[in-house]
Amino acid sequence: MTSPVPPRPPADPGSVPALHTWGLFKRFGPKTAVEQFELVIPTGSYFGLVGPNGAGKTTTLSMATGLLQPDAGTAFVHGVDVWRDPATAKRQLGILPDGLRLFDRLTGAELVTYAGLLRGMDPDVVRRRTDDLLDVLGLTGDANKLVADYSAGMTKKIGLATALVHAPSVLVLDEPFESVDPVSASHIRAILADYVANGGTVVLSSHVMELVERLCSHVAVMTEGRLVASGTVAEVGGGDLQRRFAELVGAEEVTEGLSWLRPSRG
Ligand SMILES: Nc1ncnc2c1ncn2[C@@H]1O[C@H](COP(=O)(O)OP(=O)(O)OP(=O)(O)O)[C@@H](O)[C@H]1O
Repeated sequence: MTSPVPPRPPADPGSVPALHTWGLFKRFGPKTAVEQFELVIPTGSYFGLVGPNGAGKTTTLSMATGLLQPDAGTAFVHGVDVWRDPATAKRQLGILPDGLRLFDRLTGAELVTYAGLLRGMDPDVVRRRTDDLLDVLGLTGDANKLVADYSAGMTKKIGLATALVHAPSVLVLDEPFESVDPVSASHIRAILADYVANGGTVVLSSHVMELVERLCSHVAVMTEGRLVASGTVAEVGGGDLQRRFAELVGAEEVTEGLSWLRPSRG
């Protein structure tokens, strides 16, 4: 049932992308979630992956980061095949998955510490970084609270802390600003901007075009499991990413069908 995968792309003698997916394919029962998806994410870019609900963003990012086995295809992190050499690839990755399932019987501080120790880091370094991360993310006061008792936004932030503690070179963040309050969102934006300014690569998925247009250097648009545009934000959006997005994914006005919902209707 899998789609044929084209031969591997020739190695680019120039710069190796931070993340390169190749021929990714995934079905869930009769539903093809992602099909023949090639995505090249340049090192040092701030990359937005956008698409309507169900477009396949989470499935793509999960396969690209070793969280979900593709039916076909693979992904490379700085040239390392995620599915052939997962240990090496994952050392370079910091991941904030969608619908994050955390060990929520740990406190926030314990969870970040655990993530660092699991990566084989020195305990003193882990302790210092945990304190730093909880501080910048506004979680110091809740450091000793169980993650099970965190709000949705706090859970998102502690998940981000676990993704950052080992100082990865590529950050893959599924909806990092969802449920996060404006002050924390501005802190996260500052952390990510500084990270990219210093050579890191950020890949984030989002539904918010205005946010992607403002933050990202590059963007890819996907719909129905396929990539329909990819490039710099200026190339893809042409100055109005929201309008371009609607054109690419075929969005239409739908309120006519809900005329019964209008209170003014006699
Ligand atoms: N575990 C699963 N089992 C069955 N179908 C799935 C599963 N995960 C995803 N799908 C289906 O695959 C398609 C792509 O889903 P995916 O979560 O990747 O989309 P998305 O672009 O991240 O959507 P959203 O913006 O709503 O989060 C959808 O049709 C979804 O119903």
